[in-house]
Amino acid sequence: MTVAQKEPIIQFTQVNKVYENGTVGLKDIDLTIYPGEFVVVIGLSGAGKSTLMRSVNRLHDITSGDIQIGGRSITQAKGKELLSMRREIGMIFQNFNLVKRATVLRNVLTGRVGYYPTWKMLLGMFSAADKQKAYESLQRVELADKVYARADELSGGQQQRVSIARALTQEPRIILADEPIASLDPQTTHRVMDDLKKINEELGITVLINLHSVELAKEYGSRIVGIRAGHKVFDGPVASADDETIAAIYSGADTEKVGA
Ligand SMILES: Nc1ncnc2c1ncn2[C@@H]1O[C@H](COP(=O)(O)OP(=O)(O)OP(=O)(O)O)[C@@H](O)[C@H]1O
Repeated sequence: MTVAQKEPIIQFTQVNKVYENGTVGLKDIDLTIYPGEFVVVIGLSGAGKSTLMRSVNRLHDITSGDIQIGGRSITQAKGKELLSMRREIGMIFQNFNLVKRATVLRNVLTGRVGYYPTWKMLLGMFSAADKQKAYESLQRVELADKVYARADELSGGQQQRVSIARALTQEPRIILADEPIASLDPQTTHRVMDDLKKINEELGITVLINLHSVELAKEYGSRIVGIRAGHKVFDGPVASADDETIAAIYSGADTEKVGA
């Protein structure tokens, strides 16, 4: 490691995940991601991409090993420490996860939820400063004119960009995007990917994204991580992921079962 190397922002050390039914989600994963990277995770369906993604913010608990965020173990974190670590991690889902009948503003403001006590949330009490943050996030994805529209009045691509604005309003250091474009048409896909790239480059937010399209992985990523049957089988700069490498990542991914 060179002296100038930054501290890792995400670090997996020997991470294993076995689901309750014995399915192996992740096997001995070591992975180090530095601030500002745009890392694309690829692999066959069922390879473990979502499991990897969801382990970072503990939507799933891992079975063994350790995951550190900015040098602190999120695996060990509890209570307030876990909440504060989760605030640093925004998440974008395939199905947008918006409250469809609520306004765009309201949806984007929920990015601030982690900063308030529950009772204020129940009363919908957001500060003027937070409303301003929400508006600025919408400006960044060029949807400020939709601030009072109902979420379900927007197209799929626009809804996904609202969910990006929601993640931005959280002021995260990391954005996890779990197949964010799987429900979108090709044109809208590029718009959403462009927004993710923009916030990565302009705000320095680290992006960890899982994609089915190798073409998009190469177009947008700075680095590719290949997962096969829960194992990390490739990790390198986009330029080094040649056709042979990609074919190997996508070769037969039978999921392992513990005790099977
Ligand atoms: N809650 C669960 N209980 C049991 N097994 C699960 C659970 N969630 C995922 N799995 C299994 O773990 C393995 C990895 O799944 P995961 O969703 O991480 O794969 P993926 O690469 O994201 O797939 P896809 O591209 O289809 O979303 C699969 O065999 C899957 O069936």
